[in-house]
Amino acid sequence: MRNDIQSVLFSEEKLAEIVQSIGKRISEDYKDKNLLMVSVLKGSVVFMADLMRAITIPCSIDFMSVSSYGSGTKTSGVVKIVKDLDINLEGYDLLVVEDILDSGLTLSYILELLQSRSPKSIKVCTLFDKPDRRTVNLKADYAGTVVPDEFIVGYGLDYAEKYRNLPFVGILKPEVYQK
Ligand SMILES: O=P(O)(O)OC[C@H]1O[C@H](OP(=O)(O)OP(=O)(O)O)[C@H](O)[C@@H]1O
Ligand code: HPA
Ligand SMILES: [Mg+2]
Repeated sequence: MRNDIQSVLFSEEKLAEIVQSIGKRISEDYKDKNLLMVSVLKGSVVFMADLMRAITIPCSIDFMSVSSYGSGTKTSGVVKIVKDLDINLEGYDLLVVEDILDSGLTLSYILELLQSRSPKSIKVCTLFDKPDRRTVNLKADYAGTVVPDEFIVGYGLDYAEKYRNLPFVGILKPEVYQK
C-alpha cells in the first residue's frame, strides 16, 4: 500500500495537530448552540472520529452516505445518496463534516438538501480544501488545510475504495490509476 504513494503530504502527527485546532475553534464557536455534527460518509469517517473527540462541548452526531467518485479520480458529476440522516434537523445547529472539498458538487448538493429541512443554522467543516478544482462557488466555514491539485489518499480518503486506512495522507502515484 505504501509503495503506491508518491509522497506524504501530512503525517499522522500533523493531521492530529490540524484536527485539534479545528476542534478548539468549533468548541468555542458552538458553546451556546445545539451542535449536530453530520458526517458525510465514507471519506469523513476517520476525520469525524478524531474531530468529535477534539470537541469539548456537548454535541450530537449523525451520518449520511453519498458517492460521486466511484472508482475514478474525477467526479462523475452525479451525487448519489446511499444513506440519509436519521435525525430530524429542526432546532439543530448543523455542522456538515467532510474530508475534502474538491469540485464542490457533493457539498452543494448536500447543503441544498439539508437547508430544505429547516435546521437552525448550517455550516461546513472540511479537513482538506482543493480550491484549484472548484466548479461551484462554495467556501467552507472551517477548513483544516489547502491541498494541491493532486489526487490524495489516506485518513479516510480512497481511490477505488482502497487506502482509507492509511494513517497519513499522501499523493497517489498516477501510474496506480492510469493502468
Ligand atoms: O467536492 P467534490 O468534487 O464533490 O469531492 C468531494 C467528495 O468526494 C469524496 O466522496 P466520494 O464520492 O469519493 O465518496 P466516498 O466519501 O465514499 O469516498 C469526498 O469524500 C467528498 O465527499
Ligand atoms: O483527492 C481526492 N482523493 C480522494 N477522494 C477525493 N474526492 C475528491 N477529491 C479526492
Ligand atoms: Mg471516494
